[in-house]
Amino acid sequence: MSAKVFIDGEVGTTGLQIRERLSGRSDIEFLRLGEDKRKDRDARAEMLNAADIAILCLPDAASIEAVSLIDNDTTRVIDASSAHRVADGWVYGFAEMLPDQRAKIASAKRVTNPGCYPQGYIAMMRPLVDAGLVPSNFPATMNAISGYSGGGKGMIADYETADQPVETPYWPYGLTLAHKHVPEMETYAGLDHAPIFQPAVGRYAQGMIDALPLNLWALNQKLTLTDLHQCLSARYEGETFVKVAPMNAAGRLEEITPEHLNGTNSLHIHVHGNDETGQALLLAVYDNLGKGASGAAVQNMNIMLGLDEATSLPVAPL
Ligand SMILES: NC(=O)C1=CN([C@@H]2O[C@H](COP(=O)(O)OP(=O)(O)OC[C@H]3O[C@@H](n4cnc5c(N)ncnc54)[C@H](OP(=O)(O)O)[C@@H]3O)[C@@H](O)[C@H]2O)C=CC1
Ligand SMILES: CC(=O)N[C@@H](CCC(=O)OP(=O)(O)O)C(=O)O
Repeated sequence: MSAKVFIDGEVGTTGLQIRERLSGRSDIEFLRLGEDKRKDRDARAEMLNAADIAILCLPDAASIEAVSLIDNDTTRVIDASSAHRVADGWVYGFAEMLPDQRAKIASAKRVTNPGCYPQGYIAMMRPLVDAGLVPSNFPATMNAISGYSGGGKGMIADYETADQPVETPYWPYGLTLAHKHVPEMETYAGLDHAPIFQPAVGRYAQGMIDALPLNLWALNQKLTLTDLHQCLSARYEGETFVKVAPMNAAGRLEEITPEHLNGTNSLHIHVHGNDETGQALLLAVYDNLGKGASGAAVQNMNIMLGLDEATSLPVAPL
């Protein structure tokens, strides 16, 4: 029997990409609203309650409203917005985060898809904290760059179709250090304090890099880049989508570009730095619309339906 799936916000950036990934799937029956009804509260309520899985690709307020419209015990939700990332009763939809995370997603009624930037940060930091290599009181920082599709339809228009399209090639933002992703970064990395997080948007459509510097000299134990690499490699051994590149600084630099994994659901971690100065730089490369949004939502949906999690999701070679 096919699963009934309703994408609320289907014609937005994330919704469209989910549709694209799921097109041709015979195990899914899409519940859909026409253009005239897609923002109609009653019509949405009907679809939300008829669905086995509702995927919310909406602004936060509309996501909160959508959840409130569900009055049955059977509809399961995947929320792509940031409305429920650290909310009680919601499972964080980052399957690779912990060994038991998939099982939690598989049985969850409410799954919150991770934010695009936090996935790379958590993927790099959480294993180091869990292994005791980085202490939980570490003062972490992260810089990142995203393509402008990260800002949805509005930002895409700013760069592509506005009367005066944005021409700035690199635009740092989040300068009050209170980006909406900070709470989930703090919560799921296993650290006691919020990281300093400074994102930037680049004048290209899609793809991202998270850059996490670590002053190893400031730690109580002497760590090398190899220690970090071994810890991360062991953590993600056997994973399909999250992989750690071999340590080979000179040979793999062409892979550290934000667009390198576009169109895939892969997230690749690179370990760089300088053992002599005791400084490491961890980098995560992925597609903000892939593992950062729509791909992660499809992966979560597959897990919730008891299917192979990689169904419909391209994997990049490493
Ligand atoms: N883009 C990205 O890289 C990522 C986005 N997200 C999150 O996913 C969510 C969707 O983002 P994104 O796809 O980029 O945003 P878009 O702005 O591209 O799409 C949002 C869609 O929701 C529709 N919408 C707004 N209000 C309502 C409503 N009340 N009822 C029904 N539909 C409504 C919009 O309609 P209309 O077309 O009329 O504007 C639009 O089609 C956001 O919460 C975002 O933060 C998460 C991770 C990454
Ligand atoms: C370039 C850009 O503007 N990116 C968005 C993040 C997109 C995203 O991840 O949205 P969620 O918060 O729903 O996860 C931003 O910084 O707000």
